[in-house]
Order: sequence, then structure tokens, then C-alpha cells
Amino acid sequence: MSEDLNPAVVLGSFLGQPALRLRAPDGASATVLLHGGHVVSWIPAGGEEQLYLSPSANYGAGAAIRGGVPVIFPQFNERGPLPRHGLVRTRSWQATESVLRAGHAIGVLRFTDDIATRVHWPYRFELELTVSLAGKELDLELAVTNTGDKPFSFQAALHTYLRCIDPTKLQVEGLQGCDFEDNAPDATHKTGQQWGDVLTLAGPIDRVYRQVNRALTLREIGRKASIAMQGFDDVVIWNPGESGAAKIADLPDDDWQHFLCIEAARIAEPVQLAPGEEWAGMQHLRA
Ligand SMILES: O=P(O)(O)OC[C@H]1O[C@H](O)[C@H](O)[C@@H](O)[C@@H]1O
Repeated sequence: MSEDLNPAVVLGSFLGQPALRLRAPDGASATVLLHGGHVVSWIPAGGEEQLYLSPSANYGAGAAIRGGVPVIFPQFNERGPLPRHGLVRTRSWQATESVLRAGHAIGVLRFTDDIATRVHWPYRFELELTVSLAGKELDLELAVTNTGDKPFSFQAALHTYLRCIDPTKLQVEGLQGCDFEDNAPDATHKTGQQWGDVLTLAGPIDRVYRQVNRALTLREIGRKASIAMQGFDDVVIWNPGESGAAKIADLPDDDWQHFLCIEAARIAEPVQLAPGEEWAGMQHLRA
């Protein structure tokens, strides 16, 4: 991609890392690192930063960046033999396209399997992350294509760290009736069902909500944001709380108070892809 192909989307740098910088005509902007295809910043038109990014985050080859929107593929967490959260958040992607269409700045990044990924996972695949923004909206689409001659199955997620004022005072609405798996260290029951429509946090939370077929609303003082998904059946809600944050080296001890992860995920029922097939999942964020 040439540097001056489109003034709405340019190749630049962010903390010394190669990055795609998107700016819509209405002033909305986002930054996507080539490392991990990782969105590290999103500022809606006339608004403020919506994503949390740890000041202690690590960057560069092999690093998993704490904050922003890590792309998880083909394994979620430690639910298999691969490195935690898969193979692509720690590797370099390529910027392939930049477009300004109907007022939206759009950038596309691609990741293709290589010898290093095939050592872990012997499949041929291509990922494409499309980042599109304008006004108060950010749309992220992850497309996965099986470019090989063997079928495979995978899990995937867009592990979005949403910046917030205080996670213990916000509300997430829209999960009523959904079954969940509770992976918090102190959870007394490993599964449950969301009985009320309003989820509030009292401490650490690490839940996989199943079959969330509607948009979620995040409310806190002076703010109402919405998060909708397509293709991603599950939603992970994660915050390590004070005790968990103390064990995370690349997160300042108090910073658990500045974000809530609302992750568009496909975990419980992995996607099966035959040779030549493609799957796409989307997360739509509205500030
Ligand atoms: O520390 P990481 O490897 O980035 O994982 C961060 C978190 O990701 C997900 O939200 C999982 O549900 C959590 O169990 C995990 O702690």
C-alpha cells in the first residue's frame, strides 16, 4: 500500500510501531498497528478516546499488547494446545487497502499463514481485518478464509478493551436470559444464567456468555455506548479486578479501574471451514 494512496488512511507510526492511521472527514480517527492487526485507538467525531491501552504495554515481535483490540485466532485463551489466545496477536500483519467511501475511512489489514504459524497449526489460511469508521461508529470485521486443502476449525475473538470511568459503577444491558460460563478465579458456580437485564461488576469478572443475539448497551454517567455483533455468537466480559491486576505485569496495579473488556467471540461452537470457504464476524461499536 502506498503511503499517500488516500489521505484518509495513511501509513505512519505509533510509539515507534508501524501503524495505519484512519481519519474520516468528520474527524473520527483510529490507529491500527501492523503488529497483531491491533486497533490501539479510536476517537469518535467530536469525542474522546474510547479504548483503554496500558501505559505498560509491550510492543514489537512476539509481544501481546495489553489494551486496544487484540485479534484472537485460532484458539481462545488456553482452550487448546496453541499459545494463549492463538497465533496472530503477536505477529506482524500487512496493510493492504485504504479507502474513503461514503464518509467512512476504511483500512484493511491481512495476515497469511507462514512457516512459523504452521509449526503450531498445520493449516493454510488468510485473515482480513477491515476497520471502518465515521461519526460515532467503529466497525471491525474479521474474515477468515481456508486457503489450504484440509478443513479446519477455529475459535476467534475481538478482545475489545473499552475505556471507562469506573467499571464498578457501569452497567451492561442486553444479556438477560443468556447462559454463561464463569471463569473468574473466585466463582462458586462455573455456569449460570443472567437473570436480570443489568449486569454490574462487584469484583473480577471473566464470563463467556453464549448465544448473545442482540446488541449490548454500556451505560455510565454521561455515556451510553452500544456494542453489536454478527458471526460472533459469544460475548466475553472480562476485568481482572484489583487482585488479578496485581498479577498482570503489563498492567499498572490501579488500571483495572479504567476498562471493561466486552469481547465479540466465537468460543463454544468453533467455526468449521472447508477448503476455499470463508467466514466473517463483526463487532460494531457506537460511542
Ligand atoms: O492476559 P491475556 O492473555 O491477554 O488474557 C486476558 C484475558 O482474556 C480473556 O478475556 C479471558 O477470558 C481471560 O481469562 C484472560 O485473562
